[in-house]
Amino acid sequence: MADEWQEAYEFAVEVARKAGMVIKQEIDKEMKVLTKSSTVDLVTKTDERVEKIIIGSLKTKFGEKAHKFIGEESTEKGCELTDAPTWIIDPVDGTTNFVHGFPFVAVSIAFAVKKELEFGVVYSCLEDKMYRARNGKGAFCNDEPISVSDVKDITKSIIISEHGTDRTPAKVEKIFSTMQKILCIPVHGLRGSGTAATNMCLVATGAVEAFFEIGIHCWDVAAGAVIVREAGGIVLDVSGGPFDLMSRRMLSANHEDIAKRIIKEIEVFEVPRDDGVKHLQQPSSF
Ligand SMILES: O=P(O)(O)O[C@H]1[C@H](O)[C@@H](O)[C@H](O)[C@H](O)[C@@H]1O
Ligand SMILES: [Mg+2]
Repeated sequence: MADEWQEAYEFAVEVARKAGMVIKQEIDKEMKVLTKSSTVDLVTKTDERVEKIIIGSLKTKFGEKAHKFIGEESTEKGCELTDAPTWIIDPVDGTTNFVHGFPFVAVSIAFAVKKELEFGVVYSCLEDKMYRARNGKGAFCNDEPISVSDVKDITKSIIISEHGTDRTPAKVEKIFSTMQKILCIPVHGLRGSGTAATNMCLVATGAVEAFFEIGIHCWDVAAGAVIVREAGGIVLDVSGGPFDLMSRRMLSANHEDIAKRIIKEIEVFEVPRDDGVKHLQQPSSF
């Protein structure tokens, strides 16, 4: 079948919009904030509720058993990506922003078949920006085609990175040391929206040249990866090797020249993989 997943793609956009409406309604209300992996890894009832709405809608549309689901709030025992059609969902990417009213919060929905990402939808709901891309069909924001920046000179770039939610001093030191080295290349600036999904869309629109982070999860970057690639960019491991969705390491860039220069400065640290696989060698191609 030539266009087997088009209906699922269109439905994902609809569901992301519906989820974003719920987030917008909840953001000004009083909320109970709980924590997960660390005292700064926040979660609210809205994260759980929105994930239930998304997965419930997808199950109603496509059947209980036909598809598999990896969701930030419902995947307790690690993520298993099989050959089955699989939805990879972050109901509220930027939960810390959501809690504080910092205006970047995204719904991220990706779909993979035979372990390959087929499409991705990121709805930056407070900005009302619907980003979407499907393999071979281009990337769009609010139905307008988007493409990455053509800047190849790192000294004319803006780079995004994030601090994540692990405050182990040795890791924080590496994160800041990397940022300091990149800032002093020098680049025009360093930025961070607080949501990996939105950061990747900023690479895809050409607002920044690159975004990298160690410690993200598959649901943070799966949809953004399709959007960056379809906008003409590249998605790699932070070593320069191929991107591995389960590795919790990701670099997206407009161009190989920018990626190569950043990789020289990244101080890599170990994080447990999303799929629980141990000691996987990260290949380097640069
Ligand atoms: O947990 P949520 O879904 O809000 O997502 C994460 C962000 O996407 C990261 O870039 C960011 O660095 C944080 O780790 C943040 O937790
Ligand atoms: Mg997230």
